[in-house]
Amino acid sequence: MTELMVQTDGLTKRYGSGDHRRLAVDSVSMTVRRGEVYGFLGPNGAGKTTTLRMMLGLVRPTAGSVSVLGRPAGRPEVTARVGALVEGPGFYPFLTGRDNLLVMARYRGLPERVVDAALERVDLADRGDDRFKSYSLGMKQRLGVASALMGDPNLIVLDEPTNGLDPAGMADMRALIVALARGGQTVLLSSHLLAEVQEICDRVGVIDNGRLLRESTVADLRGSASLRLRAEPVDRALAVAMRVAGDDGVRVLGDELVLELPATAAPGLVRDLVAARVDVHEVASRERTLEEVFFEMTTTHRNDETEEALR
Ligand SMILES: Nc1ncnc2c1ncn2[C@@H]1O[C@H](COP(=O)(O)OP(=O)(O)OP(=O)(O)O)[C@@H](O)[C@H]1O
Repeated sequence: MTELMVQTDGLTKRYGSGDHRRLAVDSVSMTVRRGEVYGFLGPNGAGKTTTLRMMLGLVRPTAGSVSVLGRPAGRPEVTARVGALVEGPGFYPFLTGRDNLLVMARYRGLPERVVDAALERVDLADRGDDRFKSYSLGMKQRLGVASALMGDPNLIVLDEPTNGLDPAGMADMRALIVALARGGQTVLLSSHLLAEVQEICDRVGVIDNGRLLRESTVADLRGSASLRLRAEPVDRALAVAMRVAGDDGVRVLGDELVLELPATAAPGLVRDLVAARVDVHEVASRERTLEEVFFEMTTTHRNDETEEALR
């Protein structure tokens, strides 16, 4: 089986027409590898759901391509091996959890025995005969995941699986996702919860305004410690920082400059700043959380005007 479970190339989706055209996904090229938990991370409206729907063959791309399990997305032979929970499945409120899954299993041509295995997997076996409408939000969400797990798919796609869950429900869902990956399944999940992604994902893709800003391992994304600098005048400090760290190695974050440099680079940097008659107020080395990285990325993205003003 292919090592690349998902591969998109220049994937683009434009909704609407005329003045109402909206570029929801803009030339996204990303890959999900076999056996990993891939976190698709982005704020509301970033384009996550649209991208996932294109991967599932539910939305037709405007441009670019997407292959899943080595085949074009949406082919029946692919769909049969992909389990998905995207924007909550429609369950019948008056049917039991088990009967809801039975309806889905029959529709998908799966044997009835997959239902109990899936209920077992999400820890709902003892509540399977209760009506869906009596379930708590966490149980409803778990039933949704159970529906995605039926038939042991190779790839499981979960759109914001912890949305609306309380902390205990979130922890249960995270444990379940990790267990799935340990069992050899590949999980692609979207989330805007950075701490969650940091905890359970092997690799992440960060999307904002329809564009994939970065794709890497969580460790690489957080990077080795960066240097944070507060110095004046800012324009001169920025010029020195860019000379030392490279044009792409410096970002403006509020009144700080963030340099992609290890702590060992601090003395040299300070010497250069002083030589350029820059007053150094603070230099600090720190490992960043994914949340900070994400915030920096998205604000840097939007802060082009700030950077422009500093040039
Ligand atoms: N069917 C549609 N018709 C028109 N615009 C759409 C449609 N679906 C999504 N959009 C727009 O495309 C953009 C991306 O939406 P999308 O739902 O993919 O983002 P998201 O990252 O999943 O956000 P959220 O976390 O809020 O679900 C948004 O601006 C949204 O309003």
